[in-house]
Amino acid sequence: MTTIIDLTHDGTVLDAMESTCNDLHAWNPHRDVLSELSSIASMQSEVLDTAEQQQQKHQQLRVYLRVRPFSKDEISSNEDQGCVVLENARTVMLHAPKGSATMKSSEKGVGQAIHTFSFSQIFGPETKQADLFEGTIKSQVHDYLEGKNALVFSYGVTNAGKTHTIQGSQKDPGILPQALDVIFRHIKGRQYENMDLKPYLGSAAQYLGPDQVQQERNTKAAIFALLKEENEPPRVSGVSSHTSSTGSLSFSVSYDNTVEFVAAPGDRDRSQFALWVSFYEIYNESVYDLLQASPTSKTKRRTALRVCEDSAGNSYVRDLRWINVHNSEEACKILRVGNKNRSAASTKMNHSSSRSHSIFTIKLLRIDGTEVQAMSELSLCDLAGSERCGKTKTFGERLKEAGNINNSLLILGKCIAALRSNQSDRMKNGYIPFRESKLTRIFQSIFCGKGRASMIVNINQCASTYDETLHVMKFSAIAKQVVQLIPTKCLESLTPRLVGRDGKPLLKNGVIDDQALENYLSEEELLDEDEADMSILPQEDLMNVIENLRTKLLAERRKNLVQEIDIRKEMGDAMLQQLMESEELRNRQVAELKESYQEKLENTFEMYKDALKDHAYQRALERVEDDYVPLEEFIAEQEKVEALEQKLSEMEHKLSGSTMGSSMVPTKENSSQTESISQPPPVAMQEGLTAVSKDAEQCKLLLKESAMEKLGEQKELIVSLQKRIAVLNDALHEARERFFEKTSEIDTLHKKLADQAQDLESIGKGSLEKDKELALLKEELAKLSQKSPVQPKRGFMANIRESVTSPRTSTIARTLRKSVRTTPLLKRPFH
Ligand SMILES: Nc1ncnc2c1ncn2[C@@H]1O[C@H](COP(=O)(O)OP(=O)(O)OP(=O)(O)O)[C@@H](O)[C@H]1O
Repeated sequence: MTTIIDLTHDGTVLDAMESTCNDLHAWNPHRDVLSELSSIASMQSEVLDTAEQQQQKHQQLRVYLRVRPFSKDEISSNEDQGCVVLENARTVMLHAPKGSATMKSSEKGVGQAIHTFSFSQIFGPETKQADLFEGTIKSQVHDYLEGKNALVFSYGVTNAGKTHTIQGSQKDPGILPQALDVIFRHIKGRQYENMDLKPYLGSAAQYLGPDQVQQERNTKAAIFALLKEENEPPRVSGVSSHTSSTGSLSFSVSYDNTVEFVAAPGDRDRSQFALWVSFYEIYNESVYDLLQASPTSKTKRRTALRVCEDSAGNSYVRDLRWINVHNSEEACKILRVGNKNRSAASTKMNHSSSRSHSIFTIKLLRIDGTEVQAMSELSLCDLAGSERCGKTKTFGERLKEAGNINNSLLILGKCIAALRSNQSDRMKNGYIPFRESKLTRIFQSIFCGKGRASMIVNINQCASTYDETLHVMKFSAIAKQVVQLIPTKCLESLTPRLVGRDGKPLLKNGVIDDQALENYLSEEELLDEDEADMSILPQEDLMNVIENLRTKLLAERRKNLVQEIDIRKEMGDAMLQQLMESEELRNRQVAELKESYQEKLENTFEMYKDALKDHAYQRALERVEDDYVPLEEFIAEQEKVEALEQKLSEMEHKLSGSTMGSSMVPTKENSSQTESISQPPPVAMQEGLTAVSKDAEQCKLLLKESAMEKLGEQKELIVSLQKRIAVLNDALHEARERFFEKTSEIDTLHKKLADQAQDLESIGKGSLEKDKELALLKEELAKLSQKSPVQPKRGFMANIRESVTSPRTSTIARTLRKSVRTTPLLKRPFH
């Protein structure tokens, strides 16, 4: 089956989005995005034909595709299975290879085996770096030189060629060195050398004093010194050849196709340009300056930087290093230092550098005389590999890391989808989650029209990574639908505000507008100790500021007190409730425990009793079996014994008759007996008698033996039963001991419970005291409010001092203290 996703027509984008939704479903646990994406998928966009809409089409987020060539290893491992087929310069077909998840699902009738995507332009495997630059960001660089902001993302799975696209190699420099080359060619001979005008906050610039300029020079020298140990690459000379370097490589940019960007006539001819660069990475949702060497100690962590916003809503990375560069070689040195620090940090943290987003930013200041007329920003963002955590079987830290990567890419996707959705439905003004990830927060203003963004999607053609590649393509399909509404601002309209050497706005004619100052700095910065040094203000203004701050402070304190009372009350109630609940629970647990142990003990007794009974019964049965003789046998044996006994008595009788001798005259009664005895001769009789008595003896012996045997068995049985009873006694003893142990545990728990109840009581008392204290404070506050706001100046200063020395000193108080402390600095002249 084939799906054709022609993203150049709104109507046909729906399938692509739908399947992307399905993929995202499997991709990330944040399922809520699905509904969002599904709603986009179900959206029936109308074809826009008006002139305005026509214009918007030209400003769609440009999404380019770059297909990486196979490496030798990939060819030898049969990765080339014709998965990526370039139809034309804008359309590509993906064929699912055998064994891929996509193919398996299509065989089951879910999804398709072939997908077609279209892009702003597709660059095949044979594309040269120069052609890529020409076809992608050259126009953005042009706009950048005209004062517009530009952002370029390089997106794709690991090893798809993202870094190659941005940085490139020595022989094949990427779009960044090429852009630098174009920029420096443009400003050649018009560079502002003083280094005393520097980007500040989001979109402002600041004057630097001589000491600060020296500091800048030192920082730059220190950064370059990091590369001293490495061999400097040989320079390539030539008219249109510029040498620069990244990583351990050097770039040799020979960009013949470069169109010279001619400066506009008039004023602009007199303009000078200063170029400042920064290089940072976002790893695990933390921002790190790559120009700040990571600590060598294994235990020390890198300092994460904060993302802030100025009052104009421009995001910026606070305390990020900006380095003034004078040629592309210097800029590339900065890139090398950043790459070096990045790989050092990733080695130390045991993660691959491809797991972070790296951002190289170039700020261009157009300066007339000593005034900054315009400032524009070009950022090149090498995104982390977009593979999903399911595939890479990640655990623990890696899972968190993968989650963060996926999350920031997901948020990027969500923002893009939301932008697209808002644009399709003019009435809709849906929430765009820029603030949900550092990446989107930093570039929010670009997406909101303060510049142009483009995305270079990198893919490889490997069969083994087909499913990931398909996912990347679907993501890009959504990105391509975003229309950027870029106001056609001229350079002048983007004029940044000028600020003083301490970063505070400087107004012309020596007048300082403290209102502007307050408006300019966001509240966060105003309350920050380091940022809010107001010593540069005149004394009167300073007093006004102090008075304002004092009023704010009082209001703030009042608010805080009320909040504190509420919170304390809430907390007290909650704690009480919790303690009561826990007490109840513990009582229940103790009772249950007691019950269960008693039951167990009883069960054990019963078990032993049963076992004893069983055993006795078994033994009895065994005995019955052993002693059993069939009745007939028994009767027969008895008869035999009786016969033998009779025979024996007869024999004995005969024997006694014969021993009386022949002298005895037989009587008449004896005569018959004598006759019968006289039949066998007396010797034979003697022998028979002996045999019978022997038999009798044997019988007796046998009987005795069997009796002895049975006696022995009985004794053994008694011994074994005694042993068993001993074992059972031991078990019983053990069970009793356990029972006692558990009972003592229960007692301890009871005691603990009692202690906690006491604690609860004391907390209650403490809470009552605090309430009283608060009531007193409230009274004081009421008195204080009656006295405020206007006080004689001496008293007022005393008040300030008092509030500053108050134990409840807040950030504002600290700021005030600092301001008061630094007031003598006012005497210093401004520069
Ligand atoms: N267009 C290309 N032509 C030739 N080789 C390329 C091309 N694109 C990438 N490569 C090579 O492929 C390999 C991977 O490229 P690269 O490091 O740029 O990928 P990546 O997507 O940045 O990976 P990671 O996410 O790990 O940073 C490198 O050896 C690079 O030289």
